Amino acid sequence: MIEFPKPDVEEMLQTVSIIDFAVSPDEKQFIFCTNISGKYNLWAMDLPNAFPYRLTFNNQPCHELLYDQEGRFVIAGFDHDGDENTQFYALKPHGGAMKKVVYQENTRNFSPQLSSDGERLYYSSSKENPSYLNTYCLQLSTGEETTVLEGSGGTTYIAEVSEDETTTLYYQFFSNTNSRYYARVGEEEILLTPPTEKEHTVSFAVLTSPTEVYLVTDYEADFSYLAKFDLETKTFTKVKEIPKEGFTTLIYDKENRILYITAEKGVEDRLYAYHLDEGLWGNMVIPCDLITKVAVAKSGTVYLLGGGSVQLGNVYKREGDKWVQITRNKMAGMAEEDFVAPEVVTYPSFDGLEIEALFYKAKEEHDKGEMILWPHGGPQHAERKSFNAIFQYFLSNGYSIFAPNFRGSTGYGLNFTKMVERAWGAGPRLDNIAALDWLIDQGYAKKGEIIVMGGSYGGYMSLLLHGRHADYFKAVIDVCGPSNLFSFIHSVPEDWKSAMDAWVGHPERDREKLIEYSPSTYIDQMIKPMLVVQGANDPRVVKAESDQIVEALKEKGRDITYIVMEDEGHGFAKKENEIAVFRQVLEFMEKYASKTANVH
Ligand SMILES: CSCC[C@H](NC(C)=O)C(=O)N[C@@H](C)C(=O)N[C@@H](CO)C(=O)O
Repeated sequence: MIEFPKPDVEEMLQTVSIIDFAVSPDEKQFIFCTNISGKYNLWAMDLPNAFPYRLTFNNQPCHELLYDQEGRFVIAGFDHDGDENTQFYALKPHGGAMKKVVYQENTRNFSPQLSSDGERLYYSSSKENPSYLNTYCLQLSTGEETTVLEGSGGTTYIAEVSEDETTTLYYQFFSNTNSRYYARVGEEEILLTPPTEKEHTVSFAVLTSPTEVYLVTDYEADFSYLAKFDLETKTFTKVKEIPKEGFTTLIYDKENRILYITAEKGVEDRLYAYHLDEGLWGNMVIPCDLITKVAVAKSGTVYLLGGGSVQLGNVYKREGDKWVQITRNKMAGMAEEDFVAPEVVTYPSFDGLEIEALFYKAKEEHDKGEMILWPHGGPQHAERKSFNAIFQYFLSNGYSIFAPNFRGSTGYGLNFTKMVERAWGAGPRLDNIAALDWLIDQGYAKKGEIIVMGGSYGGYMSLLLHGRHADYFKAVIDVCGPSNLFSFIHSVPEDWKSAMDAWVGHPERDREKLIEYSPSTYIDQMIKPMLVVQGANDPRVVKAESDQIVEALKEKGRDITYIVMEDEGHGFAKKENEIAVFRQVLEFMEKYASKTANVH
């Protein structure tokens, strides 16, 4: 038998992602957004399992995707090179030129909803109300438009329009941990949770009859549960909660009156089915660790997009009690065993709070005894069991990775998530330091030999740890991290600004804290080699955040490398950029790779 060489680790970077999908009403076609060509586009397959054909050529990821109920056209949302100014286009399901249906430069458009006859498009937009958004009803054949909802007090998004278009569900977003859902029935506005001053979220709601709404909320609870609101009697009822699990989305099967409920349990997801008429609740075994999307076709057939830490994202169809894989996204030449699955570990933080983390240990044959601390982005987000090609690339090159879900992360209840608010550089920083001390105590890392790397809030945390605890590290990598919380607060998208006080802090009232929590306060102590990566079009953490820290460190004569990606936003949407940058990151790390690193 021929002996083949081991796969080149560079191949790890070539993995393909599927980030969204939709199934036609007759289930004969399936459209999905993938970077199979290196850049994201929409592709389609005629089911079952035919050869994929390409529908778009704009090389942009799709942010919204919905079929007209009769399958005559598709509505898709695209921005340009990461600017997050999403515009809506209509496409014929089998390809051809796209038609702009909602297009105004420098505006942000959200949440498109088609009327059941496919004649009208409802959507929320920043165009006349950049802070709070308005919602419009656009007549697709004539272009005539009416304003149906004027946002005020909090960013206001449409969520659903009833079949007869007399009832609208919409929500007001005040912060990631404070939101409300309303139903507008005729002229009446109905709040779907009992009135209270206490902050809570309502993250999802669906109309299951003209008078019945099911919702996901953590009203008077730590973890989100399923509740029901009766629009006639105005009664709110808790329906189902599961200890230590937070429900996330609801997908309604109208044909069979079943609600599918996705839930997060720490670093994994769960899926449940709730039969509304029988009151039956069932756990559905899923073929993956994490669910990206669940969709139900008109017939009631369930489709799921999901993946795991050693499993690329794929779409599955429910047949009987089995999941049948309908895409074959795989890493040619590699098996699951070639990848590293993380261990889920917990460690006590400075104040005794238990922190969960994903610990990716480089395989013995690769291990160089190097350790990367990876604080995740968000910060109200979490490091979970998703496939991460970059992690696998570093692991194959001998670097272990420790990714803690510090306080402020999602998946551990509302109170835990709130712990980062107005405290960006307080508890979460010390949770990261406790992670390092734990690794050092266990013999996995050596003080002064650790690399810290992160993106977004993870980039911010890398900068802050560098400034305040440089003695732990030998090199620092910051990908689009805010460097100064004052300038960050003023430069985020307009529709985020009303949430900045609750989320980050107030520039005057919290002045002292914001100085303490800003990495730019600690320039003098940032003495280790640093690599900064930034997308030129990033609207969340604008380029000036990276420019200013790079300039200040250059002035001090520090060892700093700066990479700007001209055609990217907040992260990477283009494979060639991602590969080029992470090759450079590896080169940078190899330059500082220590001969003295602790091999356990
Ligand atoms: C507070 S305004 C909206 C914040 C936004 N929330 C939603 C629902 O989109 C949010 O949390 N975004 C983060 C994922 C994010 O982009 N964070 C950036 C900015 O800090 C990051 O650097 O991590």
